[in-house]
Amino acid sequence: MTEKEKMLSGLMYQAWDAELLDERQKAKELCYKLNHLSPSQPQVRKALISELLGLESDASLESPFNCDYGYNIKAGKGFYANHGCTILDCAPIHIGDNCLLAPGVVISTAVHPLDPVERASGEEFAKSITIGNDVWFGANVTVCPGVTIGDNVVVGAGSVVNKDLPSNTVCVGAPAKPIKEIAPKP
Ligand SMILES: CC(=O)SCCNC(=O)CCNC(=O)[C@H](O)C(C)(C)COP(=O)(O)OP(=O)(O)OC[C@H]1O[C@@H](n2cnc3c(N)ncnc32)[C@H](O)[C@@H]1OP(=O)(O)O
Repeated sequence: MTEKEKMLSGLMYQAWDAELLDERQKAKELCYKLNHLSPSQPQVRKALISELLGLESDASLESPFNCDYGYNIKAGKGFYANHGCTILDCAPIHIGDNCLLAPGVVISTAVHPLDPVERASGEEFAKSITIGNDVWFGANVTVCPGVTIGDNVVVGAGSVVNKDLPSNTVCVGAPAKPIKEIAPKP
């Protein structure tokens, strides 16, 4: 098994592996180009976003936007990320349709070992994240590895999502918890 295959399978892998370093370098080059584009170049932006995500996409990513690989961000229609979002996509991140990220949102699949010797060795692993349709993250929300968020969920500004969140809810806090229900989409 290659280090990439281990990473995508949720197994411990070596992050400084040459193939992974090369792929991160390519994603960083694309993010750099995206982050230095003039707002008057929407067609170039659209092409760069599709190249970064590895598929034809209608996603809008405001600058600065940063991610590790790009191809693991599997966003549905109408995905919008406001300024300053970071997505550490070492494992797949499934995002439904019509999801909005406010400025400063961090979504991270990456996990480092708690043991300091193991951590310093470069070994790490990643847990996939699933986000439903019609989800809105307020400013500076952090989504931790491995969580599943249902459909039609609003997460309040500054919240930390470290456990699954149910559909049709407003959730706030660190850790984020449901505080009220929202009517399901008709
Ligand atoms: C693409 C873009 O998104 S750009 C726009 C960026 N905008 C933002 O980031 C704004 C995000 N909005 C919020 O965080 C809002 O507070 C919302 C959406 C969660 C408010 O939801 P509402 O259902 O209107 O909640 P409401 O204001 O009635 O508050 C309900 C309770 O939750 C608390 N609360 C609301 N937001 C938060 C929060 N972010 N963190 C902690 N507690 C919160 C309130 O203090 C209140 O508590 P109380 O009952 O003890 O007084």
